[in-house]
Amino acid sequence: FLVGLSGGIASGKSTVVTVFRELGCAVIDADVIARQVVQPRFLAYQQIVHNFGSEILLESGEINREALGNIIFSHPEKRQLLNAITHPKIQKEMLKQIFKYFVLGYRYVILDIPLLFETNTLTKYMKHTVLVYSDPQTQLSRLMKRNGLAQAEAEARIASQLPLEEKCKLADHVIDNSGDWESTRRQVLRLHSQLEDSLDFLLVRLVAVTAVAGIGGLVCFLLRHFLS
Ligand SMILES: Nc1ncnc2c1ncn2[C@@H]1O[C@H](COP(=O)(O)OP(=O)(O)OP(=O)(O)O)[C@@H](O)[C@H]1O
Repeated sequence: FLVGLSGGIASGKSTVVTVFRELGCAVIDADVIARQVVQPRFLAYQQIVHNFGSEILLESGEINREALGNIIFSHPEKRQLLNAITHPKIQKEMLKQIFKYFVLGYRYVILDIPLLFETNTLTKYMKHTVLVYSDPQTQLSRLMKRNGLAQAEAEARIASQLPLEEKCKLADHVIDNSGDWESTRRQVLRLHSQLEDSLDFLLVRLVAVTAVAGIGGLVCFLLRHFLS
């Protein structure tokens, strides 16, 4: 099943994802895929250059994400156009990766999606949603330190997002990352064992395992029959 994970700027998503990865969990990072699909060898790249012009390119030929970000920030119709180009490709790649993990037998797959709770079209596909929270003061000081920002600038970045308190109300699970690393790690371990032990889709899983075993048995039987 799918587990959607999100948070706010500098709330600790990467920190939490690192722990999940150490535990051997399957994690798909929507941000990484969004960057991959606009690489020069992909169709989305050509469509973006065709629609936005070559002035959004860096000298290396790659897309200047900051320049593109500035354009769509002030032109909502261009944001829609960019989303129409990139979203289907991002979703297709995510589906491919989900399928891969499904075949490999992972019980659940974490989708790390920055705007999960803002774009609530995605939450309906998630069996569980997780919010990585940190209290406002901790979030502000960690953001200022990590990005070397002045207080006003950091506050403006936090204010441009849906408040973490609001997202908490929308999430099934909240990991409070306001404390030290160890406290966060303990919460991730607890959530992981809860998800591993869950009986979600038990029937579907049993049917899938039985079907795979049945097909395997049939193939063995046929091979033995024809080779003997
Ligand atoms: N429990 C913690 N104790 C101390 N520092 C922490 C803790 N969790 C995260 N940090 C630090 O806070 C900063 C933000 O954390 P992190 O990068 O994990 O957040 P994020 O939600 O992934 O951020 P963004 O989405 O903005 O990239 C980092 O510099 C990280 O080292």
